[in-house]
Amino acid sequence: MLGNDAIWACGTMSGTSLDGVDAALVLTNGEEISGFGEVAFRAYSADEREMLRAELGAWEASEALCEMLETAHVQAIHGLTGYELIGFHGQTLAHEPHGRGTYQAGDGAVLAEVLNRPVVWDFRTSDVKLGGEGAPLAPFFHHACARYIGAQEPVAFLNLGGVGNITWVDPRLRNPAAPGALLAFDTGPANAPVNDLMRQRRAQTQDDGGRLAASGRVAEGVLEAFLEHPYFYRMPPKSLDRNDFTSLLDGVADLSDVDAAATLTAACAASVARGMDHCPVAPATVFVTGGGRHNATLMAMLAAGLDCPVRPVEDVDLDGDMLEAQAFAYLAVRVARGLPTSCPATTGVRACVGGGRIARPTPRSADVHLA
Ligand SMILES: Nc1ncnc2c1ncn2[C@@H]1O[C@H](COP(=O)(O)OP(=O)(O)OP(=O)(O)O)[C@@H](O)[C@H]1O
Ligand SMILES: CC(=O)N[C@H]1[C@@H]2OC[C@@H](O2)[C@@H](O)[C@@H]1O[C@H](C)C(=O)O
Repeated sequence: MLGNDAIWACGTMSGTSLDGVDAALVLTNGEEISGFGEVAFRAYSADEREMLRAELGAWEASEALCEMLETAHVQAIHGLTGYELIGFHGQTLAHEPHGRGTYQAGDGAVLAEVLNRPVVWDFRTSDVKLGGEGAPLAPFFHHACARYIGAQEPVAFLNLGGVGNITWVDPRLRNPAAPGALLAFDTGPANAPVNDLMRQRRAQTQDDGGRLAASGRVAEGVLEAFLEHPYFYRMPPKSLDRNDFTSLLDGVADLSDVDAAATLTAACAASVARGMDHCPVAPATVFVTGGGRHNATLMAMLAAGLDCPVRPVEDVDLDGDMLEAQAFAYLAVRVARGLPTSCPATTGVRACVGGGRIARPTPRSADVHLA
């Protein structure tokens, strides 16, 4: 087990939007963040993205997909130097915490061998086994971020990837597992429906800048029907699978491209606004991270729909493209130190749990010291 000193750890994330692998270094002892380091991004090719898409929902990835994922991760991490430990999230293919469980494809033991470093992986399974949602897991890291930026009152971190998730943090409580320090949950679909629309109708991967949505009209009836989904009546903690809201796309089938884009974008903003009702007190600021913060139409809808300031995390010198990868670097150090990575307020797990398995590389002959 590690001591109390901060070490450099490398975290990786391959998220629900299927755009590529993020990798980032964090200097931490698993409690405080001491600094952020190098970052890297390795995009998936169109063929690789199709391979991933074809196996969404699978409970066991094909060998070809695992190999592709592991290779892409090695390539993402390859240029980074000076780290001692890796946090490997893998690619979520299926997530049914109250059914069959949760599955992230990719084998940490392979990365450990190839990169010759210990790898913490399979972060979500033990949380689910103890009755938790297995997601979101970034909240303990968000708590450390709130303290790192010197927040003195409750704030929230809103991650807008394929799916949206929010963490409400009270940084005055030093222990993230203390009752009242955190509340976290997935807010609803974020960019995934707009991406799917753009792919189907325009052969594009995203609504760049939110420009298409900006010129459309929101179909209020579709929005109201969307907000009737039982997910919004569930109390947090709660989590989603990427494809839990596929009926949303059916709802906009008869709309023009611009109106459909506007309506799907508004659905993301409205689901966040619904989620804010669960916060114990209104946060002083909602800091937005993830690709959705690049969508000006979505950011404007959030600013109009929430009762508190909405700012990108760059305003407090954090990197909104890398926060999730950094989270898994931070969580890896927590696992290596035997600290919990989730608690009842973040995933609904019955007790604090340290998720994650550790794969160690086989000692190389040069590392073996003969007596
Ligand atoms: N310039 C942009 N304009 C509009 N949308 C953008 C822009 N850049 C990124 N996005 C959106 O953000 C998405 C990527 O976000 P991000 O990388 O945070 O997702 P992810 O980490 O894969 O997902 P998750 O957090 O759900 O696992 C893109 O697929 C796109 O929808
Ligand atoms: C099961 C799974 O992989 N969930 C992801 C997904 O992407 C966003 C949202 O849904 C969040 O719950 C989670 O990722 C982030 C990194 C988390 O665990 O905090």
